Amino acid sequence: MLHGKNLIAGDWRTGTGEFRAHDAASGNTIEPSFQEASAKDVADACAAAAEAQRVFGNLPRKDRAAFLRSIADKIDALGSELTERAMSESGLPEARLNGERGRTVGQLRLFAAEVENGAWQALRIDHADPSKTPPKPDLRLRKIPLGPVAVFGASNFPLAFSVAGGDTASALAAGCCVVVKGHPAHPGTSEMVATAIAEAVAECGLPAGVFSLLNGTGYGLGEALVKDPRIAAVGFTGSRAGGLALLEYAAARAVPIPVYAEMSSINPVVLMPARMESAAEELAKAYVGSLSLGAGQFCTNPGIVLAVAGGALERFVAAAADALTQVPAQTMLTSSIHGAYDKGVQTLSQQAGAQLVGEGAEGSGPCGRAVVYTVSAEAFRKNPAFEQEVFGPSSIIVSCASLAELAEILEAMEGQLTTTLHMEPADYPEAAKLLPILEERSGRVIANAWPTGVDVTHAMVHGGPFPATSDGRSTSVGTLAIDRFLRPVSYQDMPEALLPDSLSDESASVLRRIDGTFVV
Ligand SMILES: NC(=O)C1=CN([C@@H]2O[C@H](COP(=O)(O)OP(=O)(O)OC[C@H]3O[C@@H](n4cnc5c(N)ncnc54)[C@H](OP(=O)(O)O)[C@@H]3O)[C@@H](O)[C@H]2O)C=CC1
Ligand SMILES: O=C(O)CCC(=O)C(=O)O
Repeated sequence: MLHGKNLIAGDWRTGTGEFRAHDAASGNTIEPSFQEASAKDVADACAAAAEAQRVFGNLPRKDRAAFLRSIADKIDALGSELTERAMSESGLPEARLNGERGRTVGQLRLFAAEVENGAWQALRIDHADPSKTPPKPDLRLRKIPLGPVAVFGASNFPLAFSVAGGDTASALAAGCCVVVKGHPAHPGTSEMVATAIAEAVAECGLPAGVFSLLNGTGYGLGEALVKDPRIAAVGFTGSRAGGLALLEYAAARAVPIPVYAEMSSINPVVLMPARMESAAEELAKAYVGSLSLGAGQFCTNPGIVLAVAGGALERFVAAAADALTQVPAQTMLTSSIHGAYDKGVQTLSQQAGAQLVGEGAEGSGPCGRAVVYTVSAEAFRKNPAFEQEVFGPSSIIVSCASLAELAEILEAMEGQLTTTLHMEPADYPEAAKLLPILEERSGRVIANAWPTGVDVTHAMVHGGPFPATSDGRSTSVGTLAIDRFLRPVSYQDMPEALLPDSLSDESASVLRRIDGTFVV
């Protein structure tokens, strides 16, 4: 039974105003009404997080891992009610949401194992050498949690990038307390997941301030959260405008803090000539599948395809047009995201040189209609509008005169989450020339697959240079995401009795770098 309250350090509190969730497909409001968190709620949640931080940040690794596993178990135990609520609030289908739930709990359990492993502490010991001139001190380094983290739930992944999503899982794994600003499109889903986390906090005997959830519909709430002096870092997935606003709030603070914002990306896909010659039709079918997956509401959507003009590209375009006719209209996450999509497509259609390739079925209500345009490289280069992310099932095929022109386009592009090469061995010499550009432009370079779908593993990078993210040195998916919420501390000539256990000479269970050599 949902109650619509905000969770402030274990207390479910009534707020100041009310808002309601909408069923994404019908647009009708759904029960119950949700409370808008007040300025006092923000301050109290942050104060409780700061108070809990020292205890939580110094928890033995096995206890923090047990906490993450307990959250996963309790999300599993929410059963089909969680999926049903998320389906109504997001319009996403059951299979997708069940998959997303699996990803969410799998991610929490992966971070639990990572916490236990301990390698994330980046332990280093440089022993003293008094014979050196000047004498070399004893130095011991470990990474410690940054402090309480503000997490903004994303609209497009109501589970895996929301209340207990990747930002929360990695912040908790790092030992940071978390205050979530829930996305107003799915407050019921958020409340259910927050209940699971609060139960895990209680079951593990942790201070209640380890986790809070604040609901609201205005920018004031997010602004107050980012500006609260007790918040030490921010995790965000959403629009470029939203991410930039949070960066401004963070920079304007008396003590500026890092904001890890994942924002906009159009994920260029390069179709190399030999591969196109042998598989244009197959590639086109897979392309349309990827761009229309989940109504295109992925930041990894293949928004731009680049290829050399000619017969193979003509075959690709024809096959893409054909595949588009099979794409049903799909409910989008919110009416405003649907409105922004329609407006974006209209703007695209009006740009000089944009030619319609084909469209999917037209739906009624807030449905996204898949659409692909083609444009010459010359027209593309003249007009920055073609490079704007249109969030939804749309994409552009850029026809280039040569691979040299294609490379020039890539060189001029903004930072991306992903870049992709479709190729076969005959393409490798030319692909090798493009690779340095792709590495510079993106966080993940993909061979012979499509960018949608991000595996949650140790070697995943879901990041990239601005504007894909606000900090291209980081990833928001995979175990390396923990690093965003840690900072190194070095202890010089510290008596053994005062050193953290992990840095004593005897402690041997964790990978450490001792006098420059890696030792387990
Ligand atoms: N690239 C990507 O991965 C994604 C891109 N988008 C893009 O974002 C558009 C809107 O979708 P949405 O998911 O709501 O993303 P937004 O970026 O608009 O909002 C995400 C969260 O940030 C908050 N927020 C946004 N702007 C500010 C601000 N200036 N100050 C304080 N808080 C702020 C919102 O609060 P509140 O809603 O309460 O006002 C919400 O909680 C989409 O149409 C799409 O273009 C969306 C999802 C993913
Ligand atoms: O493709 C995915 O699995 C994740 C994409 C993502 O981060 C997003 O759409 O916001």
